[in-house]
Amino acid sequence: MHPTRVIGLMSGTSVDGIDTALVEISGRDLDLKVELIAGETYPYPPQLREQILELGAGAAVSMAELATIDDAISRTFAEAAQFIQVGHQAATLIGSHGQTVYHRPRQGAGELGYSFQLGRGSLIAHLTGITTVSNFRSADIAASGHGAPLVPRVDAYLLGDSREERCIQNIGGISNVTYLPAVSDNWLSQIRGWDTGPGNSLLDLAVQHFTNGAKTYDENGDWAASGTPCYPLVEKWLSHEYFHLPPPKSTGRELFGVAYLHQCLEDAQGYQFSTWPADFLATITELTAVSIVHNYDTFLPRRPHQVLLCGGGSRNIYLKRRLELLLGKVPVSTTDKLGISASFKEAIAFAVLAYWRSIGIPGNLPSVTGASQEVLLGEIHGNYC
Ligand SMILES: Nc1ncnc2c1ncn2[C@@H]1O[C@H](COP(=O)(O)OP(=O)(O)OP(=O)(O)O)[C@@H](O)[C@H]1O
Ligand SMILES: CC(=O)N[C@H]1[C@@H]2OC[C@@H](O2)[C@@H](O)[C@@H]1O[C@H](C)C(=O)O
Repeated sequence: MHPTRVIGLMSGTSVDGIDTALVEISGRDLDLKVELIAGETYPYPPQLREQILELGAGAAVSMAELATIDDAISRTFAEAAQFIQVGHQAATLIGSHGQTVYHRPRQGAGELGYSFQLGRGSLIAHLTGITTVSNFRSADIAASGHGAPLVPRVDAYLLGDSREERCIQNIGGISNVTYLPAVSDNWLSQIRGWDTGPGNSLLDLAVQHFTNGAKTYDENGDWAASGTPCYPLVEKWLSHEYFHLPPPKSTGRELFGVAYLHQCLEDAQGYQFSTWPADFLATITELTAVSIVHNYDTFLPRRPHQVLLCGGGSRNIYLKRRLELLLGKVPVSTTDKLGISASFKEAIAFAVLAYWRSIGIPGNLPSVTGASQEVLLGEIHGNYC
C-alpha cells in the first residue's frame, strides 16, 4: 500500500505560530511509519496573535468579533497548509488541531470537561480542496475524558520500545508527559500521560513583562541562566494543588497564564534577589523543571530509563540542563535522536490522528484522558480524495 501524504497543523498554548508538518504515513499501530517531508512554523499576523492571546486570557468579546477571529484563524491555517506543499507533491488529507482558546478540564470522574479550538475544518477543506479532520478533542470529552493529552497514542507507536521505559516530555506553553512502559501485552492500558503544569507559558509572559514586549521568549534560556533560582519560592509555588492532583489531569493558560504570573511576581516581593529579573526568570524556569520531576516521582511507578524532550522548550538549553541535574542518572535527550522531529512532533501527531480517523482507528487512550472508552477522534470535512 502507498503511504498517505498528510498535513498536520497545530497551534498550541504559546500561540507562537502554526506548526505545520507535511508527512508520509503508512502502517496502523506497531508498524506505523511517519516520514517528515517538510516542517515550518507559519506565523500568525501580529494583530491576530494579540487577539488570540487576549481571548485566551479571558477577554470578553462579542459573538461577531469571535466569528471574525475564527474566520481569520481558519484562513491562516489554510494558508499554512498551502505554503508547506510548495515544491512538493500535494497532500490528500489534513489534520488540523486548530487554536485552543479555552480549556475547562474535567473536575472529577463523571464531570464534563470542555475544550474550544478555533479554525473551522470545513473552511480549511474548502479553501485547500483537501479533506480536513478537525475538532479532535470533543469525542473524548463526550466520553467523559479530559480531551487531552491526545498525542500519547501517537507517541506510543512512534517512540515505544520493547525493553525500556521512556518518558516523552513535551515542553510547549504547557508541559505534558507520555509515560511508555516497555511494549508488552495490555501495553496500551499501562501507558500514562497528563499535563504536568507550566512549560514556557510563565517564562514567555515574564520575558514579555520585563522587556515591555520587545522579546517574547528567553532564547536558549540564556537570560535565566545568568540568574540563580530562589528555592524557597519554588517550594511555595510547588504547593499549588494542580501539582498534587493525581492523573488523569489537564490544564491550560486559564491556570498558568497572566493572572498566575502576576501572583508569582507578587510572591517574589517577599524574597531577596541579587540579580533582578534574571533570578526571577531562573526561579520560574526552575518551577517548570521541578514540577516535571515532582510529577514523575509522585505519579509514576518509578523513574523511566530515559527522557526524550520535544516542543519548543526542548531548545531551552538552561531548562534542559536543570532537568538533567534533577533527574540524576536518567539520560535526557530529544525525540530527534529517534528520528521524530522534536519541533514538529505535535503537528506530526495531528497528521497521524487524522490518518487514523480516516481509516477508522481510535486516537485516544482512556488510560491517559480518563475517557470511558476508545473513540474515533475528529470530524471529517469535505471529501476531495
Ligand atoms: N531557542 C529557544 N530557546 C528557548 N525557548 C524556545 C526556543 N524556541 C522555542 N522556545 C519556546 O518554545 C515555545 C513554543 O513551543 P511550542 O511551539 O512547542 O508550544 P505550543 O505548541 O504552542 O504549546 P503547547 O504544547 O502547550 O500546546 C516558545 O514560546 C518558547 O518559549
Ligand atoms: C486543550 C489543549 O489544547 N491542550 C494542549 C496544551 O498543550 C500541551 C498540553 O496542553 C496538551 O495536553 C494539549 O496538547 C497536546 C498537543 C495533546 O493533546 O497531546
